[in-house]
Amino acid sequence: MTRPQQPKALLVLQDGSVFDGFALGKIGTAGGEICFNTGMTGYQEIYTDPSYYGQVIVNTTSHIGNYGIQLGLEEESAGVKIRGMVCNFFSPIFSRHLADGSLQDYFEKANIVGIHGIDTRQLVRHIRSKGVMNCIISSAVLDPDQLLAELNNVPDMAGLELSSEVSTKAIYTVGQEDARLKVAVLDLGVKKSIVQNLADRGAYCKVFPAQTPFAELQAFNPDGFFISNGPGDPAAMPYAVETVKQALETEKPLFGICLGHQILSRASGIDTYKMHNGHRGLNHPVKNLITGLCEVTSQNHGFAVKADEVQDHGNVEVTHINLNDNTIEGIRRKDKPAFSVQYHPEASPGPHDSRYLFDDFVTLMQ
Ligand SMILES: NC(=O)CC[C@H](N)C(=O)O
Repeated sequence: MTRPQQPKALLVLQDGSVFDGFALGKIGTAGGEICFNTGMTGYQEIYTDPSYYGQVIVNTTSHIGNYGIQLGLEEESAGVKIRGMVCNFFSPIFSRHLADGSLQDYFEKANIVGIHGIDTRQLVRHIRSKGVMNCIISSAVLDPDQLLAELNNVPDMAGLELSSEVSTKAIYTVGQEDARLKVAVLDLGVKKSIVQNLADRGAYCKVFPAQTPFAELQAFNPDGFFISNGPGDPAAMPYAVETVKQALETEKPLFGICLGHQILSRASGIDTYKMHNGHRGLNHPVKNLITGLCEVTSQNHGFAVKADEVQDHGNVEVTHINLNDNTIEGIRRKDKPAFSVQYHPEASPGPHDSRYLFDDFVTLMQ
């Protein structure tokens, strides 16, 4: 297919590799950690997932934008959270009767810079062998040397605390006030669908800003604590580790997803590390070691918990492992009603194999 005349753009990686393509979204420059997501659908949920804050997403699926955007329903938070987007074919036109508009307009309004016309297969093979790195995209500056110099200002993801930037500023509630269960949600960058999954199971959720002192969560007198997903490095979040430690003391059920899983691990004395490349996509096979069953899971993480430290830990049991690379996908405390998973049981986007974990949390609270 011939492309219409369109502005050029450049993608420059930290190792000096240069890819040229065409502009999408806003004309400008944006830098962040380059991550690839292999999901074939659900782009809007991905762009609005606060866990992607500070990252440039490469969508490996062949067409992006073709089904437009939907306001509200397909947004996992209020607005776009990614720093930039890279894809192969970007469709300026969309076809879906429920769509509210085009992805191009959505990105322009959100000031998101992107690039398309990229051989994403070549790009992903490159990042996969070299490891995760920063990048810069520009449709305003087309000089690779200048962009490489500007790339030095993009912070390294390791050591970054980002939850405070995406967490709610004010406490809010979801669900019925007279519901049979109350859950205190620590918002480290929570996705809407996670809170909705809890509310759908009869929980009245009170969502607290990331740095809320534990006493405020406790004053709600919840039946359980939920520690959310979110962006950044769990090693840079001692405040959240402290909150989880105090929550564990209450002996009330606690459930963590993704960043919440990493924080529960750290609160249990298990270290986290930055992976060579993260897991981001909708088809990651995970084995539940308790039931022996396999789940196809939705994932988005660049850090993980140290397997040897979990295995040597007397009070922590591995409940789930990744069948591709044997990394830890879930743990539970033997001495407390607390468990967590590295992947995303709410999916959104993704398969619903793992939603039983929300039921397990509810059962534990009852
Ligand atoms: N989805 C998440 O919660 C991501 C957790 C963490 N920021 C990571 O990249 O590993």
